[in-house]
Amino acid sequence: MFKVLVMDGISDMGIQMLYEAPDVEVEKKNGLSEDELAAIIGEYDALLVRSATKVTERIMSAGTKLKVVGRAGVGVDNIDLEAATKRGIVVINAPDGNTIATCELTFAMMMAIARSIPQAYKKTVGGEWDRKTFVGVELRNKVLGVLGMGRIGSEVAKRAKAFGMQVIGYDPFLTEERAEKIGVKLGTVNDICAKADFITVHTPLTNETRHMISRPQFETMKKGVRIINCARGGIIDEQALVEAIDSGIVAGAAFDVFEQEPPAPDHPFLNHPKIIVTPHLGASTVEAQENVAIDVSEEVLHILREQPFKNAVNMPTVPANVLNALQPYFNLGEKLGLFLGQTVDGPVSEIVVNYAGDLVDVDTSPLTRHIVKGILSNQLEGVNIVNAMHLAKTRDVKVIVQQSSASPTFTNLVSVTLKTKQQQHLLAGTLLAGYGERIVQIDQYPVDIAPSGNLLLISHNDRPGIIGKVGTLLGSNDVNIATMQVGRKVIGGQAIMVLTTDKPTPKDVIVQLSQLPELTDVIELTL
Ligand SMILES: NC(=O)C1=CN([C@@H]2O[C@H](COP(=O)(O)OP(=O)(O)OC[C@H]3O[C@@H](n4cnc5c(N)ncnc54)[C@H](O)[C@@H]3O)[C@@H](O)[C@H]2O)C=CC1
Ligand SMILES: O=C(O)CCC(=O)C(=O)O
Repeated sequence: MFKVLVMDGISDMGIQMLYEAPDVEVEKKNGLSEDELAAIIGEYDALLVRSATKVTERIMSAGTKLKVVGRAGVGVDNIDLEAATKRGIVVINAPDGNTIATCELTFAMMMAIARSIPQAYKKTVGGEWDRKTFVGVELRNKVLGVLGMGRIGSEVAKRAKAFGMQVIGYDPFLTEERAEKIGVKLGTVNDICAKADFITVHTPLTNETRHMISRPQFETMKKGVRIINCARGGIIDEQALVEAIDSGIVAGAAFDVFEQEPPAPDHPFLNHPKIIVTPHLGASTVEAQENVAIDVSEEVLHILREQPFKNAVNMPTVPANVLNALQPYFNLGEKLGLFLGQTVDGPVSEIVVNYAGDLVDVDTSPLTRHIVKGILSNQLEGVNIVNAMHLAKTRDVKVIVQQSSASPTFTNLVSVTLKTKQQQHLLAGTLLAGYGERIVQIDQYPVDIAPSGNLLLISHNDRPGIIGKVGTLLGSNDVNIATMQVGRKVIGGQAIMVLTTDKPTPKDVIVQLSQLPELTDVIELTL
């Protein structure tokens, strides 16, 4: 039974599928301190949060059973991704569910500052009938600058067009073609500052975007510009904004997010007549909360049940067509890794993976993760496909991926060479139609082995009678041989024997085998 902890008031409707899952037990809690969460997180397999709960390094390390942290929303800045990756914890988000809600709040904010609605409301309910102070501006024919043209920025741009605005978009990933399709002009931050009547930001908060709008940008802005931030506090320099309003450059600002949330009671925005604020409500609609909770619950179930998943934030996204093409190879890749990892003693220094045949047409990096996971699992605990590449890097294991256009014998071929300071082994495997996964080469020897169960890998000199001696020794110790493969390059030269046995070979029998004079090496493998 998997235990899932749901925090931050995530929609009950949205997590219905978790309540209904027979293999899941759900607990809901709100407002736990870091100490309180750290004290209980060790019991749970999955943690679901919005933005209030900070999933810190401490929480991750206390979460000894934690397999997944689900963020019911877009931004994952409240989750320590590096700490998660190190521990092999998958972090997922729900990137699509709150796009419209946040876009609509942005528009509501834009219209509210264009017409000073909150300020006018406050006076009116206070008993004043002030029709002179609140003369607003129209949106029509105004220029809107959008910084960050992803999901939300693009939706804002679409709506702005419907209001008769001209839109200039800035985003390093926005191409001319896409800009044209959405009907926006491509511009730089400088263009936007110089031309825009309204500026809205829709980027994540990163080192690059922190204070991307600050004093130098305000100084070049058109007088009377209005600023909206429904993305993340810190993208716009709060102090510089207040100065720009007070000096008459900026006519008004609307903020849903703050550098520190909640803001301190004396925060300069809170009593400023030209700044309106909301308490991070971008995603707070019934629909968005249901959408993000559904999306994240679905993914959490996939991860707990070890089924394919998307939207992992600490792993590269794999498009569905690539995942479908690679899925059948994942087990083979892991088995090749497991096999090879058991053939060496010292620390692994290099892994060279070569993909041939059908596999050259796809991005094979997810398959490489499975191979590396298999190799490292022999030496390290807790390796999974999330942390495999990270663990390889932190242990100075070089992973080299190559492609050969064709395999002379097989339609697809995965060859892996594993190197330590002293040893080097090669293993190749394929997926054969009708036969499934096969190991087809060990070092220089062609073989045909199903990669599963208990195996004995024996190196020996090719002499008459050796197979009989090995068979007799195993038989007399009640180890039944299921299959046997012998590989050699030349008669009488070095050869290998691969046996599959119905049960593991006892240690003392391995010792007796190693003492047979014709055998040069005996390795027991479990796949
Ligand atoms: N107020 C709220 O409740 C909500 C806030 N958000 C915030 O809105 C942000 C945007 O959300 P989405 O549009 O869904 O994300 P997205 O990932 O679709 O779009 C973000 C865009 O920002 C662009 N970008 C990144 N660095 C940039 C830079 N230096 N300059 C210009 N553009 C840059 C990216 O290329 C991308 O196109 C999120 O990162 C999140 O922080 C999201 C949902 C709700
Ligand atoms: O969960 C929330 O309300 C915050 C939404 C948000 O900021 C996000 O999805 O990035």
